[in-house]
Amino acid sequence: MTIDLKQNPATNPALLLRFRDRQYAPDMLAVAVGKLNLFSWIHQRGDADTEAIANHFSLASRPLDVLLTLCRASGLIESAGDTHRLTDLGREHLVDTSPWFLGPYYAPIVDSPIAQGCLQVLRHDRPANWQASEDGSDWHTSMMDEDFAQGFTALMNCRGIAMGQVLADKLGGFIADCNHVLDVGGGSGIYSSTLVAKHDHLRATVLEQAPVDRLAREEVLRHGLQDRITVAQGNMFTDPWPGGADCVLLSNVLHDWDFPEIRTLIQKTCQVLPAGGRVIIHEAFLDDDKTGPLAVAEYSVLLVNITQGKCYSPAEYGVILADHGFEVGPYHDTIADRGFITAIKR
Ligand SMILES: C[S@@+](CC[C@H](N)C(=O)[O-])C[C@H]1O[C@@H](n2cnc3c(N)ncnc32)[C@H](O)[C@@H]1O
Repeated sequence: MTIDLKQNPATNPALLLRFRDRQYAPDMLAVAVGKLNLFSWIHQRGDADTEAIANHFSLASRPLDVLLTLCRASGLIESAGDTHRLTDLGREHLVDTSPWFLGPYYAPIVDSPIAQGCLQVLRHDRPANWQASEDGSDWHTSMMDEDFAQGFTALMNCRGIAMGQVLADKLGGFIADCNHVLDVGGGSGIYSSTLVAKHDHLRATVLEQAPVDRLAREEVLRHGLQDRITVAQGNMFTDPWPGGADCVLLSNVLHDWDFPEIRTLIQKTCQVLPAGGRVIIHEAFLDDDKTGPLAVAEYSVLLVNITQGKCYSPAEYGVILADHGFEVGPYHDTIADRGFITAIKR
């Protein structure tokens, strides 16, 4: 089937993506209530800072941040800096001495496989089985397996068509003077495809690891864009990036990683770009104060379980970009709880 990449859908698929993206969030909350009794503990103290929670419950900082963000976005806690206290909702319904305590309501899922994975990741920062491929490999390793990579690339490709079309529309002015986009960790290359389909002056290179690079080549061919998009095989962390680009696209890539890897990728972005070169970070962003959006806080629970990352805010990326000499632009929404930030190399 040929797809007209210039033709956007008339409807917004946000709800359909949310059903899937929130899959891990209820079980994470069940763990907080039924395994940790976190809310009763905070209530007894009046408030608690992040470090105290981490120490008392032996929780790792990346998943704890995701859990606290979920609680804040759900209206269960309020945070002043690093200090957290319960809201009325949290106090009335999640404290075990309250007449309206709803702990037993979550009991049926507190030992579900997903809840067990959440507890593992909270305690050890890595679940025992990342619920990726059946051999128990993590998602990152699974992506090097032919069958798993094919299925997951198809998943990302189908959501990327509408998202990529809206991204291409909204980026118009920002990429008007760019000639060549380097799409790092580009998956099927769908974002390169939607960008070049809507912007006649653009070319793109997709940088991907095996076997996804082959899938990307097939997909680019399917869209008939092989004269304008090339696919380079390489490891984005350890190999030099293809030169010649004046714009780097990091779409749904940084949120797979923790801060050290994000810094590495931003540093490599800086190295490959000329002065005036542009970078686009496209994914699901939290608000800068991490009070929402709820859909993104829920999605972050999925990411913390299956990848080495989580959802970040524009401010968190902004600090890293500024450290590497980029002038950082504002955040823009696209579609289905996703959006992008841009930056220009000084
Ligand atoms: C979540 S997907 C995003 C794909 C696409 N950019 C999108 O927005 O749908 C992350 C991609 O990063 C790729 N990736 C992960 N580690 C990589 C590495 N070390 N070198 C190159 N690509 C890598 C994966 O193969 C995967 O396709």
